[in-house]
Amino acid sequence: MIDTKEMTYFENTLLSLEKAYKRLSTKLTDQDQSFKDLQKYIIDYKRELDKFEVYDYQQTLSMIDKQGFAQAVEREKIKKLIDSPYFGHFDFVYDGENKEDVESFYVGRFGFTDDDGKYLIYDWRAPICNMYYEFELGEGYYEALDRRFDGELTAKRQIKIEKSEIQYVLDSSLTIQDEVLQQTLSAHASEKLKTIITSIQREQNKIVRNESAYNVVIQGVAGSGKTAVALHRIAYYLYKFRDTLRAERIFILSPNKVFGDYISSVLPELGEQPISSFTLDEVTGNLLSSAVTFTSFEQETKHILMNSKSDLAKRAKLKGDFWFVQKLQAFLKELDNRLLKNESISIADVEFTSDYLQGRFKAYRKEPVITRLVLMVEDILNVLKSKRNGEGKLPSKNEINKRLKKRLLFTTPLDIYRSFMNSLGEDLFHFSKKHFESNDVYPYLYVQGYFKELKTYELVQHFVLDEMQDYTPVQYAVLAKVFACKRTIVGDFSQVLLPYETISKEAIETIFPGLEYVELKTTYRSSYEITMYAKKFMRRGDIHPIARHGKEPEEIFYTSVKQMIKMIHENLSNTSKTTAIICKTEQDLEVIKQYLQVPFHIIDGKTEKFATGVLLTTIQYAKGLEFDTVIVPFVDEERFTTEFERGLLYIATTRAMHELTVLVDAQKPSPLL
Ligand SMILES: Nc1ncnc2c1ncn2[C@@H]1O[C@H](COP(=O)(O)OP(=O)(O)OP(=O)(O)O)[C@@H](O)[C@H]1O
Repeated sequence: MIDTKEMTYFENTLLSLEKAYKRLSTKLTDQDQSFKDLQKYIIDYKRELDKFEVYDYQQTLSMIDKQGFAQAVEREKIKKLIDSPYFGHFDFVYDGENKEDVESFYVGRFGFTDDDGKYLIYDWRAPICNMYYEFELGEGYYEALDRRFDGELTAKRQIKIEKSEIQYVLDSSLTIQDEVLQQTLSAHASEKLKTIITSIQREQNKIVRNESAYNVVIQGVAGSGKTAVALHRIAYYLYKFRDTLRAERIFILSPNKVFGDYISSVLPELGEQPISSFTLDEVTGNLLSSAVTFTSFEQETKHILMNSKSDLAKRAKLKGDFWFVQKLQAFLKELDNRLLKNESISIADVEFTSDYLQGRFKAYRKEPVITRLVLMVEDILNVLKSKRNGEGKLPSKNEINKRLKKRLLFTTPLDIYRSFMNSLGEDLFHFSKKHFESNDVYPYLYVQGYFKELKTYELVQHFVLDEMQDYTPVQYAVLAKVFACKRTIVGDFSQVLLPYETISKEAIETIFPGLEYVELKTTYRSSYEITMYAKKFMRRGDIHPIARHGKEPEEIFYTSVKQMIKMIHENLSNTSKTTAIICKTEQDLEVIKQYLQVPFHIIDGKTEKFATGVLLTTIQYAKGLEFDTVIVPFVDEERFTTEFERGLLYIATTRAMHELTVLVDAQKPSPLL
């Protein structure tokens, strides 16, 4: 039974929303007509109008167009609010006021005020709404306009409204846990990651609203909402800093295209502009000169996953180690002492001693080598000017620069990189026909940044990186230079895709000094049973399940590939939901693909859109995604034995929301089970 006060508020809000919708629609129709009339007028009187008049009219057209666009966006938001105006309600009494002066606040996807300017709905990101996510009944406070407002929360309710009808109102004396969360989590997998504003949990809310940290690193177990939190944090920032932050200046680095598509609708759902996401290979293509080519990071990862003992895997492992970037940094630091040869130069009859030149070269050590030379040219010219008292012709900047360059021990970043690799004493650098292996690209770019400028993404205001555990320290060292802005970095050290340690907490803290490191330990994706099963594959840390119960995961034994394929089909016939068959490698995928007799989609490097239904994929591409049901085939001794392979099983099994089947080779079962 919904109380009358709640019902009256709802009806009044709905009326106000509908009124606002009608008003905006009328305005838009009128504007549309004015636009067309003016356009027609310009065409009809083209010959009589002078160019200034045409210019003025065009300006007016563009203004009407812009206003129309803003109003159409506003109307779209109101339409969404009419469907579901708010999801939360709380009552608050400010300290020093009487209980009768209690004020009610309604929390919704967007804010809305009535004709008198009264807030009927508060945007979930408004400062006051922090209390909805943060506090239980009792004392509470919020901060706004640099002030803190204390008081008491006397009521808190969760309200579900769909298609302009109240479904239920729940008094919650606890946090926003329970019912709403349970309901949300029991839903089926969808093609896109959904917003979680109705049930953001306290520890997630803290990250979303954290404004102080320049670099935030979120380490969260599988399914803890890291990606969702990172995107809601962006939505929060776009709201809070709307005068200075622009959606097109936010950069998301995502593991692959399909993941980018999967997360693409969260921000538009929250009323913000979509944000493009890019893969590391796209960034590399932009940073590296077009005169060279490179093996993509994605291809190399695929190769290493299939051949973890290959020489290429060994080279990549070495360069993925924190030790490697430290060694490279030390090499470059030491190179500063010898890169400029110890020779004096005589320019326009003035002698510049080796000590002087070395001193200047080192004074500018924070700059790339090429910039240092430019600055030294200025110094040299100043000395020449003072010594020559303005008499005689001075050499040009270009000439002096050339003479300095001739004294460099290495004249290209490639020579420096080659020399560094030689110093390691092994055959670790494979560069032929101007082609880099992926494992050399970022070390090389690091050296390039030392020698000459690196391209930077100066316009980017906020950098978001997902799946942090898949990038190496040297990649981070370059990305830190290239994206010198606020950063939100999320991932899970237990979900490493490569068969060696890439980034560690220690390394990331060294590369991004002063970062704020937060951990999320509760998983929301998988049922209690699946989480408890997947826990045994976790390589470090702990994972807390949510109390949503479901079917026990099944380990089914097969004696032949034929039988295994039959089992897959049996599983598929039992479900109409989104089911992913997640293979370890592409070779396994190819085997299953041959025999699969139901319609299915493949998710691989070429996939641009995430689909539902039966999906066939590999662990590499299933990362970050979720499915109602997961089938993990070929779980045998050959494929899943090492600690690294344990981690792969953790990634695969934690993709499942409701059901999980692990197909085990009866003759040689994986010892990890
Ligand atoms: N507070 C919440 N309320 C409702 N659903 C939530 C909440 N937090 C997370 N979820 C849901 O949990 C699922 C996992 O979220 P998400 O993909 O962001 O997790 P993740 O930590 O990035 O996972 P992984 O590392 O395994 O890829 C999603 O379906 C998301 O909507």
